[in-house]
Formats: sequence, C-alpha cells, structure tokens
Amino acid sequence: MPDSAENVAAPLIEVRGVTVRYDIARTGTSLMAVEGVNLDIAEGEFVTVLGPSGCGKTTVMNVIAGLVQPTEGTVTVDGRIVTGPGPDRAVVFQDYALLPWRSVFDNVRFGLEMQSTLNSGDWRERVQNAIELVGLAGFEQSYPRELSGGMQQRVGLARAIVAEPRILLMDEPLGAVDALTREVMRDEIEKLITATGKTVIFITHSIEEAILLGDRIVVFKSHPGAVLEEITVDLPRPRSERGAQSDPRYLELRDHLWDVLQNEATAASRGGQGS
Ligand SMILES: Nc1ncnc2c1ncn2[C@@H]1O[C@H](COP(=O)(O)OP(=O)(O)OP(=O)(O)O)[C@@H](O)[C@H]1O
Repeated sequence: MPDSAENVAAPLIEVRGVTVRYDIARTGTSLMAVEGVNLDIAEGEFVTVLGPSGCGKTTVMNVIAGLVQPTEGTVTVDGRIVTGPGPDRAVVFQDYALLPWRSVFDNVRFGLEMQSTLNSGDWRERVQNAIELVGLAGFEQSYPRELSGGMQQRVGLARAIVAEPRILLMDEPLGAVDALTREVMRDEIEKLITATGKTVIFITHSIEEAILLGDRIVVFKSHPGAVLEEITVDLPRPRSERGAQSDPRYLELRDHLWDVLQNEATAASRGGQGS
C-alpha cells in the first residue's frame, strides 16, 4: 500500500497564518511584527531560528509559549489551540530571569511551582535530578549572584526541564555567556536534548550554533517578519565545531546562511514599518 496521509504523524506544533500587530500606545500607531507565519514542527525535532534583529523571532516564540496572542492565525500544540502558557511548554530566556533572592535549588523548584498539577511526592528528587542533569550538583544552596553567567543559564535550563515539558522554547539562551562557555554549553545542550527527546525551538544569532544544533534551520526575514527559508541540516550527530570545519556540507551551509542573512540585514536596514 502506498504511503497515505494517515500514516504521516501530524506535527506536534502547527503555526498557521500567524500575524502579530503590536499597538504602540505612545504614538497611537501599530507595528506589524510578523505576518502570515506558517511553521510545522515535529515531535522530537530541534529547530534553530535565525534572522536579522527585530524580524519577529521572539514574537513567534512568545505566541507558541502562549505569552502573546496573535492578531490573526493560530498555534496548535498536539492538536489543541494555544490560548496561554501551559506545562507542556517551558521557556529559557537569554537573561536567565532567575529570582535573585532564591537559592539554585529554590529557583529550579520554581519551575514546578508554576504547575497547578504539582504532586508533592517526588518534587525534591525531581529538582535534584534537574540540577544534576545540568551539572550543578554541589551548588544547590548558592545564590544567582554567586554564579557565573554560564552557571546561571544552567539554572535557567534546569528550571525549564524540571517540569518535564514536551517542548523547550529557548530564546538566545547562550547569548549572554562568554565564547568558551558558549561552546561547552552548546555541546551539553545537544547531549541533554538528544537524551531526553524533547522538541526544541532555539533562537540564535550564531550561524554556527544554528547548524551545529539544528535538525532544521528556519530563517526569518524582516518588514514584516515572516519565514524566508527552511533548511534541513543533514549532518550526522554528535556534531563538533572542530569536526564540522572540515566538512564540506557544513561549510556550504554556513556560506549559504551568511549570504542569506547578509542580504536580509541590508534589506532590513533599508526597511522599517509602522502604520
Ligand atoms: N511588546 C511589544 N510592543 C511593541 N512592539 C514590540 C513588542 N515586542 C516586540 N516589538 C517589536 O516587534 C518587532 C519584532 O520584535 P522581536 O523581539 O519579536 O524580534 P526578534 O527577531 O526576536 O529581535 P532580536 O533578534 O533583536 O531579539 C520589533 O520591531 C520590535 O520592536
């Protein structure tokens, strides 16, 4: 029997015709941040997102997270329309967004407190496991101010995974850490995600990071923000930056993305939209 549509699993996340227009109260105008975005993401897929600054990457992620309501269009997760945040989706922010007055343990525990269905039985063990998974065992009682940027982002990651969401939404999670930590954490994130089978959307400004982490790369354009291109990354895993440097396919992808983004950045610097 030939493959039929019924044999193909529906995407876990379906973004359909999403347009977001922000009202700017100060000027009485509005800004079209993204227009008509369509995107399908399969369960277990690691999707990296690239695009010029201001093209609406965070806006689309926030719609998927349920933090922003689209002006038009819908997002469905597992067939259900997203109307707000839910325990199936966790966000990791660039600026960590930790609670400074709470210890590492209590910051990670916060990820469980966000869940209304918290079952008190095994929460301590779950918090401890998440802390161990991100390599912070021994720092449970430390406060965010006592940690490096990389360690603080590990806390952010542990807080996101402690509730065992199906989907991780990561908005430039490595943007604020130094280059060396960034490389180490990129490899750790790849291992962690492939081990846990989570579905990930990962925004980055680094072309190399997008290729090394992604099963697929979604490139956004500006004015208005929309999907410009989707590229499947057909490189074997695990991927290392050093190994990739001598892989002609990696170099080809990198050059292509440089060209696309350079053109987009030029177009974006000429454009600008308000109404
Ligand atoms: N709450 C808001 N109110 C008004 N305008 C907003 C709001 N959030 C974002 N914008 C505007 O919407 C556009 C898209 O912003 P968004 O943060 O989604 O882009 P981005 O691609 O994630 O940018 P960057 O790469 O710089 O983080 C920008 O022009 C931004 O100024």
